[in-house]
Amino acid sequence: MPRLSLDDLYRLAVPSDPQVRPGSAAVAYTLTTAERDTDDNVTQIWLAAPGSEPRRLATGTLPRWSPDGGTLAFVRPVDGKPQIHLLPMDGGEPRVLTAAPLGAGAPLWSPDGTRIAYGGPHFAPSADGPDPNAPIVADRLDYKADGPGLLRGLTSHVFVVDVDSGALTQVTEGDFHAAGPAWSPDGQRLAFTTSMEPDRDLVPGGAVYVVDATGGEPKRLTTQDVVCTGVWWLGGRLVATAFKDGPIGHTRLFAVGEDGQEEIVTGLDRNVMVGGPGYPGAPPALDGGDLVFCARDGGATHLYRLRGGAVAAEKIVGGELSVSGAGVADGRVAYVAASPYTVGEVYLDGEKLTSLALAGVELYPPRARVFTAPDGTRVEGFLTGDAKGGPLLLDIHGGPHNAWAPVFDGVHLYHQVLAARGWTVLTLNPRASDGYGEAFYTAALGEWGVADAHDFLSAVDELVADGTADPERLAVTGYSYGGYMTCYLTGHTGRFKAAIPGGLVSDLTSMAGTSDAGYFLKMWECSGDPAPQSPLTRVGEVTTPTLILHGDADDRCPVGQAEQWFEALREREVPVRLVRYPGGSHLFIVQGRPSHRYDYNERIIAWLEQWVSGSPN
Ligand SMILES: CSCC[C@H](NC=O)C(=O)N[C@@H](CC(C)C)C(=O)N[C@@H](Cc1ccccc1)C(=O)O
Repeated sequence: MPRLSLDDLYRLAVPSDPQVRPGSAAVAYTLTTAERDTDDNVTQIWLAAPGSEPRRLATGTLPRWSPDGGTLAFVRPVDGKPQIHLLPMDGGEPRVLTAAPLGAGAPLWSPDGTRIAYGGPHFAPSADGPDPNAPIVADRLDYKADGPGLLRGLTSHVFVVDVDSGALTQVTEGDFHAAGPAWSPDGQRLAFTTSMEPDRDLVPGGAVYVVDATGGEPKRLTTQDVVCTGVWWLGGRLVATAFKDGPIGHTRLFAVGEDGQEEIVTGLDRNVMVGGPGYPGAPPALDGGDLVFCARDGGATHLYRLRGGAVAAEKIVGGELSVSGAGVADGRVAYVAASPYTVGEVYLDGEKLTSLALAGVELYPPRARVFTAPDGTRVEGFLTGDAKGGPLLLDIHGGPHNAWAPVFDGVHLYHQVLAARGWTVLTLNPRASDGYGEAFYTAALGEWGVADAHDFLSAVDELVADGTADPERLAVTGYSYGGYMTCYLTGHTGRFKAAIPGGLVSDLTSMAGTSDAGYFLKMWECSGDPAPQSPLTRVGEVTTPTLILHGDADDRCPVGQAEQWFEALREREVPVRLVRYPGGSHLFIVQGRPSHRYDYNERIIAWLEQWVSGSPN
């Protein structure tokens, strides 16, 4: 059976956001595909059920069932702005419910099904506003965000719309971002998370607030010693995700009451995952009296159940699956999970409802391998490919608190193409990776590179020593923190014949002042002396031919980080090339133009063929 080719990027269908239809065994979910002719990513909503073929319902995202299952709300652009639509399941076309000037976010039905709440962008009266020529004023560091770019005073607030009349109520207002609303069981109040502190850009302080669904003064419920990131009303209980004692370390679950919060004991030393691009997971949910939530274990995201009154959660979806979405209703649990053979399938109570694996393509499944760092630390990794003694590509994940899972992710297609050409790809989870406990997760704080470099080099040494890898044909790549580490490593060793840093960081000092997360990184993640942690400090030692790939509109790792590295290598006549992707945010390799994602993969392969395999590209 043929191996994967980069053109398979246009055959991939990535499922997400499974939603169980109340009163039935059907599941609504989204499928995202890359369209070659429009060079765009298209998301459609499908419906699957046991014993029937999945069928497409509509083009759109964020499907949400009404409490009686009779109507499906979803989001689709109208004149370029995302608006909430309502699709009656007994027939007929969807109708547009909102006309939000800047668009509407995920729909949230009230318990009685008469209203829908959503979070949406909103310009406060005092904001710079949408005039592109107005001066842009900043008094705090949260003036831009990767993706949206310069915010110009844009905030996010909670709105409620009446399903029948369309009457709109703005529930929150002010110079703060109200995110992720949750209805109270009686439909009278909404909970949300925000920080209203004047210096919230300097002191991360997300808190849970509640407010009447008709508006008014929000009331804070959580105390300063937790930093809340999300809240859900599950039965009669408010459940929040939060960091304890500061914005670092694992995300935990808390029960929130009128007088504060109490951590929910799960018996796990694992990071709760609510889901996001590149960080698979799902919001916590209630199944009867049980809490169902995602946590990362060994690089993969698994699904857990904490039974009412229990102090230890049990894993209900694990093994070779990595969960990237889940939904619960009427005692049924739907989830989307990737495996070594598919970017994702939709399941209901363990039964696979879809068949989305690439037909006619044989994938190389990642093989787990445990390495031992010089200080004795156990470091898990995965090998893709079945060659022995051939070229080796070390691929470094981002974060640094991300992690590789042993699954086919549909982003790093070059792994499969290289494996078919006799390469071995090593995807390693060094210290600071997620899924191995909080001590491991925080083991590189303030010591980026210094703490974790030898995890990588010792693993490569082991593969050379056992004959898996040819020491004369070693290469390294990585994106974001992985791009940072790629640069760092080539400043400390000449063993790699090629380096391909993507979305990189070269200088922690300039990064602190120019990244949308610069202050956070400087104060909490790479808080030590920037010099030994910055790749630029040792750029004079670099001899490795380097291909730099960077989104031109990246506000997380600004393109200036790539320009500094490019100039420093070019000045020293190290073979170097800089490729910038117009309009590319930090996430362009996941969510960007299909042609850019294809090009990213293609250039990596070509650079490796040119500088490692010796064959001209
Ligand atoms: C409040 S931002 C905290 C930093 C955040 N780290 C999480 O561990 C982050 O953005 N890290 C960057 C690198 C850092 C700026 C040096 C990063 O590596 N981010 C992502 C990038 C990404 C995400 C999803 C899909 C593709 C790439 C990563 O984990 O790879």
